[in-house]
Amino acid sequence: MKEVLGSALTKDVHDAWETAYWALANVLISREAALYKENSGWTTWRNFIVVRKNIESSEITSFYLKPTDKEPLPIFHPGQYISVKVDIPRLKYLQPRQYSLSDRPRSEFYRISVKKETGAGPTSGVNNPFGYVSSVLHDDTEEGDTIQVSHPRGDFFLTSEQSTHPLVLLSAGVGITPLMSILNTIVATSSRRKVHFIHGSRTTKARAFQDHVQTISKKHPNIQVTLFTAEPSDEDAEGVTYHHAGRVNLEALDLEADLYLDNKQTEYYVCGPEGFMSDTAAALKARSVPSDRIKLELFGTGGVPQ
Ligand SMILES: NC(=O)C1=CN([C@@H]2O[C@H](COP(=O)(O)OP(=O)(O)OC[C@H]3O[C@@H](n4cnc5c(N)ncnc54)[C@H](OP(=O)(O)O)[C@@H]3O)[C@@H](O)[C@H]2O)C=CC1
Repeated sequence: MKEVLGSALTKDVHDAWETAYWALANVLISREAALYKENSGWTTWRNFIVVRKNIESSEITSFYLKPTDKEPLPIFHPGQYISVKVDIPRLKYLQPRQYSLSDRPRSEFYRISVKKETGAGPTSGVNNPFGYVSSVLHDDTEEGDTIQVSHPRGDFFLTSEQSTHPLVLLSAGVGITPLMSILNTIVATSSRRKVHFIHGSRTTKARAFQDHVQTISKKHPNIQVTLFTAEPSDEDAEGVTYHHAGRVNLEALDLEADLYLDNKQTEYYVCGPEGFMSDTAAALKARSVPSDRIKLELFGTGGVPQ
């Protein structure tokens, strides 16, 4: 300091600087300690093995990940995501990518379900970072491979696991993943709360977890499932493979029987393309649902106009 400030460094300036320095350092030290505690000591990257790769739809594949150290995994909040780093030697600099955990919390493995983006990745000849890691996971990552994983985080999660008020889970495309985690948690905890799982995809073949969610709704009278297919094919049958043709549209749904608007505690969780989230939030607000009961998954979107 003396070298830089010279005679401007009076005792008062020195003391003020020292006080400010330690105030800031203490803030950072306590935040680091809190993070360390929250993350059970797991603050950087941990090696995981891909123990299972499962094709869920024409676009989406699940990866089941187990830690190489075989230690039990911390329980995350359903709806949270992990960051994943895949070793790609031909890329000098690799950004980690975030993927929502798509199954309920378990201590033995995590599951992510990844959409393959077209026009990216090693086979496309395009070094576009968007979708590159997803393509590498689909095309180059096999069972037995090791990838690096961060501690789960994110503030889009089921905040009311013990509550009884209804939930409406609205998703489009691969935005289904965090809501799948929430739905599987509801089922695993034998919760009796009313849940409506509403999902839209471009085609039925592109939809992940179709049989799984339909089986859940058959077994659990408190859980209903409504599927929208934007472009039904000749193989589709209305009422069987989908319920409504077109994009997810709240106009097609009953205000009380489907959206539970008569209950002033109903919570709405929304995940999917940005336009889908902003349109759905606007449609709910137009039906007098206050913002604090509408949860949007905003990571990676840079924010959604509300
Ligand atoms: N945890 C997270 O935050 C996650 C976020 N996502 C987000 O979801 C995004 C897209 O997922 P992806 O599978 O590629 O989606 P798609 O582009 O395949 O779209 C899925 C469906 O949503 C429809 N859709 C698009 N906009 C609207 C709208 N305004 N209202 C109603 N329906 C709409 C599409 O219709 P059409 O074909 O006519 O456009 C299509 O039928 C990702 O880019 C990511 O931002 C996904 C996974 C996890």
